[in-house]
Amino acid sequence: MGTGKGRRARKKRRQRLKQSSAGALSLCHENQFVELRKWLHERGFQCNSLIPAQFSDTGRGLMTTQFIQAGDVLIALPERCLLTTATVLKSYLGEYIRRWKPAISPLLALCVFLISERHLGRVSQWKPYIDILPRSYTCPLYFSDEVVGLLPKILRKKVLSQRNMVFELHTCSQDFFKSLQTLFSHSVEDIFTCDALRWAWCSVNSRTVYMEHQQSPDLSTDPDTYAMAPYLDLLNHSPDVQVKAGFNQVTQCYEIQSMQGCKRFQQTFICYGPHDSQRLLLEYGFVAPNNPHRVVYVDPDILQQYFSEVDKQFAQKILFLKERGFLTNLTFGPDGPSWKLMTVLRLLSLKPEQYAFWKPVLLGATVSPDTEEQSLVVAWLLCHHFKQENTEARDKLSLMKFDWLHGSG
Ligand SMILES: C[S@@+](CC[C@H](N)C(=O)[O-])C[C@H]1O[C@@H](n2cnc3c(N)ncnc32)[C@H](O)[C@@H]1O
Repeated sequence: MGTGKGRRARKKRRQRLKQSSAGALSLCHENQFVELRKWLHERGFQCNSLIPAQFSDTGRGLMTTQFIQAGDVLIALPERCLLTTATVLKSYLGEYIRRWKPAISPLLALCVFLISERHLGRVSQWKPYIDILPRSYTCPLYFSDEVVGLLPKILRKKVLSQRNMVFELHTCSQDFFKSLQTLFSHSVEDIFTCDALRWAWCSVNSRTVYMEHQQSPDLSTDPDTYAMAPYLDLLNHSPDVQVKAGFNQVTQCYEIQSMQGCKRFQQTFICYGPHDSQRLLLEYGFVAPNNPHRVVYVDPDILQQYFSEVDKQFAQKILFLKERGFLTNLTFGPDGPSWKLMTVLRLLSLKPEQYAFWKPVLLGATVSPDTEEQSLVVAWLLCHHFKQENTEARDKLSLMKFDWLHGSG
């Protein structure tokens, strides 16, 4: 048996890391990660138990090189490695931000810094980090109109409003961008483009960790809770892992502690929150298989087609439900229709003479076998409708994908 110290043992270990049991390919030796780790090391970060790797199912992430016990700190990133609004205010942008009235938001400050550092390229002090940020994102902000048109109505509305928000932010920030012109030899119009802001916004939105900061008088009163955490932000999401995360005032590090532990040569995950699939797609650009929080949202507008023709009280019932907050978040989950959805369907199934039951139904009363049956039938029809809508959208997407791949799209 070898001692594990010879050349052969080292070669074997490298091979094992390159092609781990999880089917992952180590990215440790890629130049951009060598540079990033060197840069982080200079700032006091040491982490040998997690290395960057490419996974067949989730893409780039972090893999363990040793067994992690439950309760172990997975990663501890010193404050000097974090990119927060304090970093931005201390930088060459600080005096421009302080001078600007009305004060810009913490989010815009981070976005401007990212865009500016990306533009600085080789002379950027944050180059090793900027280099590992994705060049574009799979979030719906990057979807074409055609693809957005295939999304379920509720999600489509959210995507369009997100798009609008980023567009508005870009439009409203034009004068501030112009105020930065003296910092650049290129025109700021060509640097702070809408596309650049979309990239920076997605970088902040999908990669920051939650960290409360003292509100700066130089920024607007929007919550300042973002921290970009290089390397740590390579951790992918899994809905079933439990971690404790936060800034440790004693060690002055942002730490993630594993609650369940992790085997050697496995991908390490964290949980971004109990998000349903729409939220994951909207904010992070992916959906997790077997997500226990997955739901299908029911747009209340659709209910009309299952009731209104026969029910003269339909509009009144809808108003009654709306006023009591029963028309938001109607969902089908892994276990079927939610209690709220069934309550709505029950109420809409009541006959005109059952007016006295409107309030008891909202409190959970079942009225008659007929009402129960009618509401279950509608639930089934709704389910069928969503399945069909989903299949049609997927078929159209497959066709579009085929066209793109074969150059006719
Ligand atoms: C904080 S980053 C994690 C690292 C990222 N994979 C990378 O290559 O830089 C968040 C992004 O990772 C991807 N991601 C995270 N968890 C995932 C998962 N379970 N499956 C697929 N992609 C995931 C999504 O693109 C998400 O926006």
